[in-house]
Amino acid sequence: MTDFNWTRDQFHLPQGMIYLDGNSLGPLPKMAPARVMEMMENEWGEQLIAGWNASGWMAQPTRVGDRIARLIGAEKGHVVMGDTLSIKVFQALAAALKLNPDRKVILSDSGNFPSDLYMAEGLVNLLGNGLELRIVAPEEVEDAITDEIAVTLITEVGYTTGRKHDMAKLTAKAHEHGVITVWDLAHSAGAIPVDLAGAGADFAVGCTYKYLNGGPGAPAFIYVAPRHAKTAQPALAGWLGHARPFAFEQGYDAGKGIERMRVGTPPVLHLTALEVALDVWDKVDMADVRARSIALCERFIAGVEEHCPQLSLCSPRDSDLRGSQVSFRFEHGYAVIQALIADGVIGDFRAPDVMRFGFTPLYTSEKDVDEAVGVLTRILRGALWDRPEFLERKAVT
Ligand SMILES: Cc1ncc(COP(=O)(O)O)c(C=O)c1O
Ligand SMILES: Nc1c(O)cccc1C(=O)C[C@H](N)C(=O)O
Repeated sequence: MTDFNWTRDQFHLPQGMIYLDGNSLGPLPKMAPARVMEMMENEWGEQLIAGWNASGWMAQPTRVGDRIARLIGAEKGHVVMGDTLSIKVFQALAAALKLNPDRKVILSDSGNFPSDLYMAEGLVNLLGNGLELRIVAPEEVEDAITDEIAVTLITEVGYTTGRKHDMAKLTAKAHEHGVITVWDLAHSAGAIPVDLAGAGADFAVGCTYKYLNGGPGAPAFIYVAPRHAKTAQPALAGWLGHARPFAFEQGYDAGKGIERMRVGTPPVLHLTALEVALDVWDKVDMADVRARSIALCERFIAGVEEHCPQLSLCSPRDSDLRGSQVSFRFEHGYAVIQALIADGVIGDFRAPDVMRFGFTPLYTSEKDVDEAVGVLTRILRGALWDRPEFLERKAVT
């Protein structure tokens, strides 16, 4: 049984702040500064170049990948860290297309994060040759999987509404039709139980700065199913994905298994911070996280619907169909979110009118939920959001 009092105590949560934005950026693990400082002083500082071997920096991307594998139901040895999620989307998609060379359609949905769609669009333009990106509504994905599709590029939990696709069902249908699947787990990893191996997913990618609490800019991960490990071509063929990087050969020879999805030098400082966050995750059971996440989300929905009739729920009401966030639509949502932030309740806004709140059981309590509902109610009843400083748009929302 996960001890959520213990997990909460592992994070630095600023005084007076109720943080409901862990779906965008998770908080700082308390042990991270000391560990990163120790790494800098004792490893980087004292060992310099020897640190690649002596401190195991070179093996860090697969070592950390294995720790993440448990949280996403992946087989050991099939997840590697590196680059940003957008880059990993490109890499997975390119590799998946190569496995289905006679087909010309990438299928995605309009609920997907723009960067995924842009990456697919970029690849379509680059490869040409009649390749097409087809975007359907999220609820139409299942019917749109046909023998025509080469690859599905689906984000399991949508970033605006938190709507959750049925990974096992869609993957099974994809395989019936000879389609390769790429799953984006940005809003799934650490948010809901994921079973990549059980679902038979082909490729998966995700980030580590949201629910996994790796810090701003923490590296992404990529998963390649064991059955594709020897055949998947990385497309972004960097030297550290080569079978013999230190032979400095002129031609590319893809590395063994998941190693080939490495590109260049790993972000050691950031992987070190992420490892501290994973020390907390090592003591967490995803089934407990899911149960508590559902309870927190339902408590928030009930409170908001009782006290804030101006807002309309745009996340699925059925928790089976939802990730670990709750979104409401409101015409003046942007200003309301700014007023909430000014009052210490941190949510975020997604255009055109979505107010988004992430629920992260590792450090969010029932008391936080009730207090957030109270502040929101006060802001809406008094129209306290209707002030120039809350209406003015900021660069990052
Ligand atoms: C679903 C999804 N895909 C891709 C990205 C882009 O990730 P990154 O900025 O790390 O490349 C994000 C978030 O930014 C996301 O939520
Ligand atoms: N990655 C982000 C960033 O660098 C700045 C601000 C926000 C983000 C995000 O992660 C956005 C996020 N993917 C979303 O779901 O909206």
